[in-house]
Amino acid sequence: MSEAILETRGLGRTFTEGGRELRVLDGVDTSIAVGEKLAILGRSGSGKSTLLHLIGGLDTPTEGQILYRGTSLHELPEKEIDAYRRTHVGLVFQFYHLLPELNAVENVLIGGLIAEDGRTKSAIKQRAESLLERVGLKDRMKHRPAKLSGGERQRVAIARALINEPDVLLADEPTGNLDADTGRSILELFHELHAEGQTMVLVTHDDKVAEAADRVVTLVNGRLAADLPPD
Ligand SMILES: Nc1ncnc2c1ncn2[C@@H]1O[C@H](COP(=O)(O)OP(=O)(O)OP(=O)(O)O)[C@@H](O)[C@H]1O
Repeated sequence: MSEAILETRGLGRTFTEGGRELRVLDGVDTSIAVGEKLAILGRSGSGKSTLLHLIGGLDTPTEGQILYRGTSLHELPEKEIDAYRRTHVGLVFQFYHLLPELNAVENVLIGGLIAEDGRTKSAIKQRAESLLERVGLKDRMKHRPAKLSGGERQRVAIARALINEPDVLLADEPTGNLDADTGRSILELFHELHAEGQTMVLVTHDDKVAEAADRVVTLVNGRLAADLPPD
């Protein structure tokens, strides 16, 4: 197995609501290797999104650690956690989360602009356009989300997630809002990106998404119950 890009050690997340504690994750240990396509399965409410948000730096664990290239993420200064969130991981959500007032290319390039990594706006725009071409949207670059189908919106969201060449692409139920055929085409796109070397973590309760992964882990009672070997 090649080097781990991300690891979780004893990762826990407890929510407190109305004076009651809900322990959603309780000692999650896993590691994601460079180039790997990991699927995290689990029933509704098992904590999949919570785990992905933690790995993506959108939330803070109540216990344990997330190691990015061996460094404990939440021991870094907030500024570096921000940089991690903006550039080292790319996030794709079930409901796309595109900005409605921006067209496709603007939605993609905005993530490049906030990275503030020294690239010129025209270089970022060029990359945004080539990513949209890559995901099959060459003729839809100037369309706003309202003028795009669900599958097209998800392609824009995937292009946006890739604008800063993230080490890891994190997707939360990426086909959950799509019909079966469109979902398949999005899975095919993930498959191609993975074949091109993209490391990715897909969270899903859809077995079809999991089937195409290198490795499948299942969240049960706040823990990763099993590491299932690929077929
Ligand atoms: N911010 C929060 N405050 C309180 N409880 C929360 C919060 N976020 C999530 N939860 C609870 O944590 C549990 C796990 O939620 P999570 O969204 O991670 O599950 P999931 O496996 O992704 O579910 P689904 O497949 O339905 O999206 C749920 O019981 C949820 O209500």
